[in-house]
Amino acid sequence: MGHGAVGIMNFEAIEAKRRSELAVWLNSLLPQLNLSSEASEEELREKLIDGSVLCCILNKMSPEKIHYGPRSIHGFLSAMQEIGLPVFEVSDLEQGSMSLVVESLLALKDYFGSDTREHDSLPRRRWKFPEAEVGERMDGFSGEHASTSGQDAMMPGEEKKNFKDSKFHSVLRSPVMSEPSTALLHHVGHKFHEVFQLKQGRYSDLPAAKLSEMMKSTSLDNAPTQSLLSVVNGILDESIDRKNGEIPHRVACLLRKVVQEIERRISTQAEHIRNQSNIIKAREEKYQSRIRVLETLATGTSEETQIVMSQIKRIKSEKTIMEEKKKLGDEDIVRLLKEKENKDLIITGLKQQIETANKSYEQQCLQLETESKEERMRLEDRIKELENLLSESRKRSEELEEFSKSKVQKWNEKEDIYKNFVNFQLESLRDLRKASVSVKTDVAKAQQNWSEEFTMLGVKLKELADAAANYHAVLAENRKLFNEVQELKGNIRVYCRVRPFLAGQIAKQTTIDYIGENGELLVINPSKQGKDNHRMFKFNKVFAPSASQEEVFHDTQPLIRSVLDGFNVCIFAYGQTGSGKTYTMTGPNASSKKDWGVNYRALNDLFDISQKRKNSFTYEITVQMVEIYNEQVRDLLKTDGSQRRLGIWATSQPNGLAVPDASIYPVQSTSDVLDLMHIGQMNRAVGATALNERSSRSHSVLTVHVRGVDLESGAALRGCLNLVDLAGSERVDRSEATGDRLKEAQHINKSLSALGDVIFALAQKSSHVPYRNSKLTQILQSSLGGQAKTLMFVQLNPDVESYSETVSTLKFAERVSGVELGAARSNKEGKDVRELIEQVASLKDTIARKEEEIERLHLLKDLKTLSLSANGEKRGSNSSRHASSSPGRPPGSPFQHRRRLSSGTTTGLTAKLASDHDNFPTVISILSLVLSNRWMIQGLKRKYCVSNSSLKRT
Ligand SMILES: Nc1ncnc2c1ncn2[C@@H]1O[C@H](COP(=O)(O)OP(=O)(O)OP(=O)(O)O)[C@@H](O)[C@H]1O
Repeated sequence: MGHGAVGIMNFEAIEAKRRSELAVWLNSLLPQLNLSSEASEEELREKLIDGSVLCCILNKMSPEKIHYGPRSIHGFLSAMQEIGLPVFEVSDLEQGSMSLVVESLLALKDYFGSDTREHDSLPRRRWKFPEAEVGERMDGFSGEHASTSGQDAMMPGEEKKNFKDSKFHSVLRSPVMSEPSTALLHHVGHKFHEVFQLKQGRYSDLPAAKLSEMMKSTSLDNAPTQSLLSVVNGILDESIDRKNGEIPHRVACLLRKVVQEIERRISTQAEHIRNQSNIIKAREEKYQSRIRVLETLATGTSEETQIVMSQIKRIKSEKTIMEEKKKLGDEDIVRLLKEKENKDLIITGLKQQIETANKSYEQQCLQLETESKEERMRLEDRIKELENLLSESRKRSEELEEFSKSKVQKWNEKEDIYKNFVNFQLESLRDLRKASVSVKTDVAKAQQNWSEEFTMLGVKLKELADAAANYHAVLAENRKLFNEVQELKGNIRVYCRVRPFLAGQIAKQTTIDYIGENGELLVINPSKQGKDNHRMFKFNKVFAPSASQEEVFHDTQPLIRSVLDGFNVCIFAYGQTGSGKTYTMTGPNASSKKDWGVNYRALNDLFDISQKRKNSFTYEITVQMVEIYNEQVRDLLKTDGSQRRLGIWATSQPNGLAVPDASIYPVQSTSDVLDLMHIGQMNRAVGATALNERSSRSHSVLTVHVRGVDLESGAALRGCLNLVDLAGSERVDRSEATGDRLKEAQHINKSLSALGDVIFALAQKSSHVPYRNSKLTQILQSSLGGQAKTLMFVQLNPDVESYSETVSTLKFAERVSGVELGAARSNKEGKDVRELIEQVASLKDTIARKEEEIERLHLLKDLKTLSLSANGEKRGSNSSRHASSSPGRPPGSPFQHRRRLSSGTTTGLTAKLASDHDNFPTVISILSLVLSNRWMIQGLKRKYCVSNSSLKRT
């Protein structure tokens, strides 16, 4: 705790003590007040604020002041001022510090002495006079200060004199001056003596009763000491004057009494002086403590300074009082004052010290105030800074707290995760250890088993390697078996399809009486009665009118796969005009997949299968499309619109390119095929006939060439698929054609007859197959030979009116279905073989061209003969060669026998070649005749020798 704080505490304690002292005094004066000895300033203020208590006190102490009014604070203050006691301001009592009020009242208390009872009586005894005496003796004294209630007896002369002196009036009020001074006493004593002499004469002369009365009365008590001494001296003088020197007893008693009174007074004075001395000592101590307090407060606050200033004020007033008291002391008091002079000096010194301390204190206060202001400002700034820092640090701490909380939470979470992870890892490690032990055991066991199995596996692997080596052989075997199955079914297969009645033909009668599941077909002629009106046929399959395009193709599909295996396949539709050939082969609407005919579906299938086999084979698929119209071959895929007549190979070509000049397009998808076939359809010649207004009068041949390469062996397979939509097979007379239409019909019939001739030549295993009798058979040569697979769709019109055509068609089909072509062969090509085949093909091409020339020459020759000769013999010979018909066949029937070119001479090499290429000897002989270029013939022979030997090797 600092000096200032200690000082304040001390000061407050002193103030409280002083208030307590005042309260005790006030209670003793006015018990009805009932003030607490620990009364606070406010309680004290409450009691004193109306002024009545103050006036009561004053009245109690000095009853003559009653006229100031019981409630007048100003009156009280005026009285105090008049007395010379320290006063306070009214505002102090109302709301200011009560310390000044306390000081003032305590000064009043001190003024009247510490013992209230003593002072209560003393002044009364001293100040109050009988009213008559007062009135008598207070002539000329201001009535305002006159006492009206004094009762005690005093020396009238003395009192009057005293009361006439205002200063004396004040002195009388001092408790210190309760006894008169020496001079005063002498004066008073003298008067007393006079009084005694005047009133009572000589003491000795006084009667005993009078003396006794004097002795008994209290007049001595009130007589001044000087008077008493004068009385004593008078008695003594009187006794000296007497001759006997005897002092009468009663005088002696009076003397004794006076002496006793004087002694009493002296002892009382001494006692009083001692008391005063004690009081002064106490006050000195009080001042000392106040000085210490002030010293302590020198470093205190302005408030403390204010309090100290009030203390100083009080001390000053007390000092003034003390100084006044000093002036008014009697001899003892003078002596006492002398003794106290030193004290005064000390007090003066103290005062000076206090003033000095006060000044230094004020300076210090000022300095301290300035410093405190600066310090306050600095501290305020600092406080602001600190507050800012505090708020910032609070924010930061909050943030940090938040951050640390989240961090802690995260770390806790992580810790948990790591703990779990570590536990899991440890657990896993334990498991792994266990597992590793068991695994080691297992591994040992497995090693043993493995070595055993390894041995076994080696054996099995060997078996597997052997099996793998045979895999391709097995695949080839599979294909072979598949094709053998096809062969067992017959190499020329005939499917019969009956067209439904068209819209508007519902009411017509049908010739189809029965269709069996195993290919039986019963046709009847409703217009005929009897045994011959019906006929039963049997084919590989008969499709009823209700059969869908998909069903029809389903049974065709196996042949398509054969093409990818390197077989030549020919599918053609045969039937009268309007019987549904185009419908079956192409379909009514290419845009609708459901309506697709065999052509689209076959090609689509080819792509599908080739795609499935892409890991073992790569396929190249190319397409040609030609038509044969009036025995002229036209390219249907020409996009320039030109209808150039194309040449064809004279003999069957192993590569399937029967028409080398025709456009050939590679196709990779069904859409390519659709586009090409659309072009073909547009280019196809279409003519109107009585039977079918959109009847096609030409054969259309769509040739699909497939070349596949085995990715493993590099071996190539070459297959050819001919899809033929033949022209109508009806008789010329029924089509009612004339002119160009007749000519078209004749060409159609001729080509169909040639087709029949080829098929039946093949059926009879004839050494010569007349392929060259028509363009159609020439083109289809590679697909109609013994190495190919052939499928014929026999299309029937169920209309009764077409009965005879139907029967004719069915008969043709029946004979075709009976043909056995022998085993089909795949066109496998080795590298050397391929080259040789190409050479052979080239040679064959050359030969074919020569053959064409020869034939043209023959024709020219025939025409010349016909035109020049009127000889029927020769014409008959010609006609028998060209138009001889088989017995029972209708004119234009495909079963007409055609002229067969003579085989000519066969020699060693040519005879051998002839077994494979039947036309070769003829070619050789014709070439020998037409071309006399021997070297050419020899060259050809040489080439064929080489080719033949190579083929044999293969
Ligand atoms: N199976 C069938 N279902 C429904 N309609 C068919 C069927 N077969 C043929 N037709 C219809 O019969 C008509 C003649 O068919 P298509 O043109 O195919 O005969 P065609 O034999 O090709 O004639 P042409 O010899 O004149 O070319 C066509 O309108 C065709 O749509």
